[in-house]
Amino acid sequence: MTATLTPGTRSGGPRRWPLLGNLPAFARDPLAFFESLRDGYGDWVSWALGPQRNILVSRPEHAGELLGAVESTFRPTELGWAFRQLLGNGVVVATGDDWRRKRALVQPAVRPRQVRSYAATMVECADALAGGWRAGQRIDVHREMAGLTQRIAVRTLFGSDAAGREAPISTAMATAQRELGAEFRGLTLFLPPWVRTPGRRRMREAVAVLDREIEHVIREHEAASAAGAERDDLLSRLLAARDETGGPLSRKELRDESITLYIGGHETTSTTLTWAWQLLSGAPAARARLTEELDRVLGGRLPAYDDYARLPWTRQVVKEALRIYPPIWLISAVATEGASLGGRAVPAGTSVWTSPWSVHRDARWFPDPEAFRPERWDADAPHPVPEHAWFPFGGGPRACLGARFALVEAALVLAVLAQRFHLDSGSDRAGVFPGLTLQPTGPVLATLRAARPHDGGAR
Ligand code: HEM
Repeated sequence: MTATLTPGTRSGGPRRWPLLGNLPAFARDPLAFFESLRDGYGDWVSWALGPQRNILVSRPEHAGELLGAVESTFRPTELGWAFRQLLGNGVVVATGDDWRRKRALVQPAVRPRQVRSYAATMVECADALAGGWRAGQRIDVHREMAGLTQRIAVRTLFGSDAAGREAPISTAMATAQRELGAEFRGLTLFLPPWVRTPGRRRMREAVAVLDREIEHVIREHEAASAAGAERDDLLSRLLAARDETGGPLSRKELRDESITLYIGGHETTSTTLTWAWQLLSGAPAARARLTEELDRVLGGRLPAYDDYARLPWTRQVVKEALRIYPPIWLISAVATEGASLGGRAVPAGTSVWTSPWSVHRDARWFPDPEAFRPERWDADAPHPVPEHAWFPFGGGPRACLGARFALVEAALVLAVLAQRFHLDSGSDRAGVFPGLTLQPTGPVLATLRAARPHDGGAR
């Protein structure tokens, strides 16, 4: 392209292409683009995506203020065709009063007290996975973690007796999630709903399977509930939920929220685990401290929910993995009339973006930011982390509903597997691909080594 670049706005920013703005650099490598904006132009940068005016904020307090103002002076960024097709009008897609009602109905199902009852399923699934592993075996860590979190998602959502429906549900969810990611990063995001593409056809087919399967599971749950059976899966809690007028979620709403919880929780948690294993593989001292903690606290038994509080180092490993590889690497919201941020007015219609990736990798808040150091999170660490500098779960009124669920799942899965195996990636390191979540660019290969060399991974 030979078109002349025009300077950024008066508040400073990168030069823009006519019509495209900064789309080429953003599309090529959004992670590097955000870091270059922060390093080259400061904490408040104007840039453009085609005709759309954007601001990137990189200070933790601005990120916190932005997230806190969503649903008041900012509104959530509109999600495209694929999101609405798959998630319907579930809590991630809904806005305003509709969102408030749904959030209030879904929240009780993922409270810490409820997460306690899902912990046994998490541990059981991880234990079954470890039972099939052998020392010396070569595995694709990402694939293993995706399979494991899929099983956990289906069983915690629909109950252990839904295991028979796991295959069609998981396959359709995986297809839908892939197409969602492709639409999110591709030009299809800007296509009107009536345009048909092969990806959209695959999405429609996957959604049809999900609608059929979930309808069946909901009917089974309704029948069990009518017969007075007590169940403690997520869907049963959603079925029992009542809004302030005493009304339940409709069948369509139950379908939307079930898919939302699955999509919101599965890939985010599986990639967190994948990255945690890769980081641990390159950090023998952190790994040794993990093995020591697990041996001391668990003494070879399986963990339970209450152990989550007793395993601070395991929790810090998860927290540090989420810092270096935040699965949701980008959050944005659109200014409504009268919006301001950091004391500056933001014109209505402007999209304000913040990136957990670039804030988490900023040396001002995290010295030597690319180093994996779970000890940063020690209570007496020398560099306290500023508020909002770590925000993998977003913040404010639309903060992640499943944060507790995800943190407990990641820690318990690590605790079960790391007691028995060390996942040795050698010198291989997967690169990052910023899709819908922060994915590895390819397989993450590792050789299984017994955590205690004399027992071959047995428990
Ligand atoms: C490590 C795992 C996870 C990460 C990093 C993560 C991250 C996030 C983030 C950043 C948001 C806010 C997005 C925004 O403001 O635009 C969010 C929202 C949400 N997450 Fe998670 N999430 C994780 C796991 C889960 C799990 C396990 C569930 C369900 C069990 C879940 C359910 C949701 C829901 C329902 C919302 C929408 C909340 C609303 O809009 O009111 N997430 N998540």
